[in-house]
Amino acid sequence: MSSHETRPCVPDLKKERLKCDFNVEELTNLIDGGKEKTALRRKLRSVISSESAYIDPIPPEYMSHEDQFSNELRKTCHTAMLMNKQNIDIKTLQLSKAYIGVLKDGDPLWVHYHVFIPSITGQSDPEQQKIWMEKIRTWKIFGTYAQTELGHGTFLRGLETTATYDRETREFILNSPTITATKWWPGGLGHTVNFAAVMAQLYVGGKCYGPHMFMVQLRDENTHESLPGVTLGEIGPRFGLNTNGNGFLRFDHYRIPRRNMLMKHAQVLEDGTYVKPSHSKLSYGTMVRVRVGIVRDTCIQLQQAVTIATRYSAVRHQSELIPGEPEPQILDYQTQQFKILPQISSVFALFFAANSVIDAYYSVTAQMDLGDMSLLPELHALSSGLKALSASDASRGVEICRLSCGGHGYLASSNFPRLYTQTTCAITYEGENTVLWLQVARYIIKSYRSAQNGNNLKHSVSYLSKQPRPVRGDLSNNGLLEAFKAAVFKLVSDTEGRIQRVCAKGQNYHMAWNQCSLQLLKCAEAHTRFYVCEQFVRKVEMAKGTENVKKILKNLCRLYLTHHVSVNSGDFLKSGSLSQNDIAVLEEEMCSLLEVLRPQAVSIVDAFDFDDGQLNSCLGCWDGDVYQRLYDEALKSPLNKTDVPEAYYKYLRPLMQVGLKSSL
Ligand SMILES: CCCCCCC/C=C/C(=O)SCCNC(=O)CCNC(=O)[C@H](O)C(C)(C)COP(=O)(O)OP(=O)(O)OC[C@H]1O[C@@H](n2cnc3c(N)ncnc32)[C@H](O)[C@@H]1OP(=O)(O)O
Ligand SMILES: Cc1cc2nc3c(=O)[nH]c(=O)nc-3n(C[C@H](O)[C@H](O)[C@H](O)COP(=O)(O)OP(=O)(O)OC[C@H]3O[C@@H](n4cnc5c(N)ncnc54)[C@H](O)[C@@H]3O)c2cc1C
Repeated sequence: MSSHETRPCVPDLKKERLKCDFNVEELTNLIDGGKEKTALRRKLRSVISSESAYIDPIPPEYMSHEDQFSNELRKTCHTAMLMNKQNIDIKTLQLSKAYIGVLKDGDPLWVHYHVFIPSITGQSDPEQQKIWMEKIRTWKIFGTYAQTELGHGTFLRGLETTATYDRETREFILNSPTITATKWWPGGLGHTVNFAAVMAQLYVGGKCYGPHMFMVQLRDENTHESLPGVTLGEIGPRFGLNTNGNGFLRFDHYRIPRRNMLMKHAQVLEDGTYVKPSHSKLSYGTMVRVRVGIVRDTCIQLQQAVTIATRYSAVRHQSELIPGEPEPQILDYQTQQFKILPQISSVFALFFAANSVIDAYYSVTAQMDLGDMSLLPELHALSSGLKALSASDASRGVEICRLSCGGHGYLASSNFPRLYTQTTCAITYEGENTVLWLQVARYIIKSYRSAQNGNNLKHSVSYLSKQPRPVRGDLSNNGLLEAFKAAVFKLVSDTEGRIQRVCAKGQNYHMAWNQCSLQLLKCAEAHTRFYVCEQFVRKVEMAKGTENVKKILKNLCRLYLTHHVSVNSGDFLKSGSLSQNDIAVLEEEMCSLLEVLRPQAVSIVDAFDFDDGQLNSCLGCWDGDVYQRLYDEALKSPLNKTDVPEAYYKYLRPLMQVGLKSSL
């Protein structure tokens, strides 16, 4: 039973928590990765919670753009000081979930910690690392990752910023030849960082060697003024993440030393000799790493959204389920359960997928450090697919959770607007989703063809070697995984067939690819969905713990499988892997799972273990006192400071005094 039960809450939530038939703490430990990690997270959280510096002077939505930025910069710098004082590694804090809720709408140093530093550690040689990491550790250097340009985001090979080697002075000259070459978007670039890892086209002796990364000082280390030859600024308000300090940057023949090229993989020697990397895409390594991290981040964002939606659905009463009876909790409506419970199952699916891709990342990079690049294409496809799937599932999930809260979900004080803008941007950054799906498709089609030519395939695509033959009527988890394989196989073989047919009609391959790209997207998503389902099934099979926690996991896993079969039923029917009757049976099972899981819903989201400060939502508080909170929050509006606002005297009263001359 939940250890939280004794804390006061409204009767509806108390009733829900009393229904709990599993050990909430055990589930919390599982999500944290063990008891010790839960303890560490809570310890960090208690350090954070007791800091008055994290209290916003007024709700940030009422602050100006400039004040919002300044307020968050104040908090993020305070964190660095605090962690330093407490001797805690800041990464430990950020990876532990304890930090959630401190920064409200972005973090001017997020890209520094999570993109810039990994670029230095992953792309520079040991000597460079030693110099730069020392300055990073002592807070002399704060940096960003400056890749995207006004005219070029997705297509890296099309970047316009140039880094031309001057053999005489042994320097690179960085230049932004056109307006479209302006770096645009890098987080913290506006006014926070003083350095950047800049992606630019390398030119040596008149020859272009493609995009490479350079360490570039942008601002004076003492005055913070931008250096001559560098033009910097902020790109203005955004859909969300308004305190990230996203900026622009232009170079005017700006010189940097030769050794400021990040030289772990490729080098330019003093005499201008170019030493190529052992794999042409190693300079894209930071993106692979960040994509892997996004799976976990979006999973946590969905956890927050579904916690709010579930608690609110237990507190909110509406309409009549049975005529004449009291208004039921909206969570009792099957349609409401269908909005919320699949999102809870999605959290667990993304959680297990995130863990598996993180493991894959570390094992593949360890092999790459030994010189074996053979697994990089598979890792690129896996990380691209999971980034795209997690970002789109979580964004859709957050929006469904918002809609499930009716009108109140539209209030800023529900925290859904921020959760949504923080999640949906992951569809765009680190590789726009469509573009990444097409990268996955490229890998799948290549693998399929390779198998047709009798070659062995890598583990994650090995099922594309030969037509899977699922056992008819086997609707067990393993049976459904076989059906998934068969459905993906059919999609892939049909798509490849179509590409070949278009080519046979005389179309060139690239145009044929474009003409089949809707189908290619389906292949990529179906393949990645299969991977997520398989991980879910295997991780639940292996899960240790009490029977009741295992039962929750099994039911959530089953809900995930049946839901995704139902959503994609056409693919299963077309491949013949499931019959219409199978689909009907599975859809009925999905409905009964909603009923089975409904009584445990509040306790499952309690296990995500967010405190009220983290959820920052009137609708999602532990005690469920939503109406009082909504009312109190509304009173904070500056418009409520006076009964009659200034604007009345300026605009409305003069209008009322003139009166309407024409008839309506
Ligand atoms: C508080 C919250 C804060 C939020 C902060 C957010 C921070 C965000 C930061 C950013 O967004 S940084 C900028 C990120 N930008 C991107 O991700 C750009 C996306 N574009 C690309 O990655 C590439 O341009 C491309 C789309 C992958 C295409 O690259 P390219 O044109 O060079 O390759 P192709 O010709 O398509 O393929 C060639 C070959 O290379 C393989 N490949 C591509 N990428 C990789 C990789 N990363 N690793 C390994 N291999 C890669 C590709 O699969 C092809 O292989 P083959 O099929 O030829 O074998
Ligand atoms: C919040 C946020 C933070 C960011 N932070 C950083 C940062 O720190 N550093 C940095 O360098 N960048 C950053 N970016 C930029 C980000 O990486 C790019 O926006 C992203 O890579 C997409 O590129 P784009 O904007 O040029 O989109 P585009 O590539 O122009 O995409 C526009 C449309 O074209 C489609 N499209 C493009 N190419 C193809 C194709 N080959 N096939 C089919 N369709 C295609 C896309 O699917 C999309 O629908 C950030 C962006 C955001 C939103």
